[in-house]
Amino acid sequence: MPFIEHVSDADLERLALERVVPALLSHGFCYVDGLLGELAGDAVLEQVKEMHRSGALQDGRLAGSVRGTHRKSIRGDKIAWVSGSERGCEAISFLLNLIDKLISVCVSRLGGKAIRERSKAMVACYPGNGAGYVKHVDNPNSDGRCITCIYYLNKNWNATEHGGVLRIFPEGKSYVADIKPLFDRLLFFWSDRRNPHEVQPSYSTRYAITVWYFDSEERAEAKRRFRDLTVLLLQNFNSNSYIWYLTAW
Ligand SMILES: Cn1c(O)c(C(=O)NCC(=O)O)c(=O)c2ccccc21
Ligand SMILES: [Mn+2]
Repeated sequence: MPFIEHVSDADLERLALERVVPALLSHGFCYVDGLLGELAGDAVLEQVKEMHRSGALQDGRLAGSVRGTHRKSIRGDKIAWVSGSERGCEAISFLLNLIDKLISVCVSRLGGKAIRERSKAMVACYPGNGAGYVKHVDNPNSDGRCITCIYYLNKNWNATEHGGVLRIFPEGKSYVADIKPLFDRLLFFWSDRRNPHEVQPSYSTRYAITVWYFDSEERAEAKRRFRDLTVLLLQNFNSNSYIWYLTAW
């Protein structure tokens, strides 16, 4: 099904320069509504619903299961990682290409960051049983992730009734930002400690697609650190200190 190019490249350029870049630089987050339009947005939603129906979304973490409590642990978010080239992900691929274009326009104006690569897309579903996601920072320790980008897919979302609001606690600011996970809404925010955030308990099925854009230098450094740590552990594993290691626990 040929998608109607809802946004032209010129539209994207204007959107990036007039909306996204200034907001990221001043507030550290920004969202855009009506990115794809009804038709293409629906196509993405249908493909995500099909993934949910077919069981492609696997249970993420156990939500609310604190060790030792008898509180019934409720199933939390379900996720799947897609590159976009999978069968049945054509609309998701179209979305990812559009976001890539938008980010590439922004990058040249976001200071010296070399953002040339991104993660696969994480398709997430909160089942609507009250599960949410505790307050966290996506990239607290320089793993390379620079910009978090979330595309929401939820029609007729009523936050009063359904909850599921993303609350961002911008570092050092006296206010919080409550963002409803509305259909065809695209959100950007810095992935590091500037933007702790939580997903409040959701009482209706809540779909979102997240991609993380890497700062190539930070990513390369993180890979180097991880490789050094692996070498160190293997060295320890092979020498007789291995026995010490076992007895030390
Ligand atoms: C399912 N889910 C998440 O929803 C968020 C997150 O911050 N979501 C914000 C949102 O959906 O508005 C995450 O950051 C996250 C990180 C690792 C694994 C799963 C994760
Ligand atoms: Mn997060």
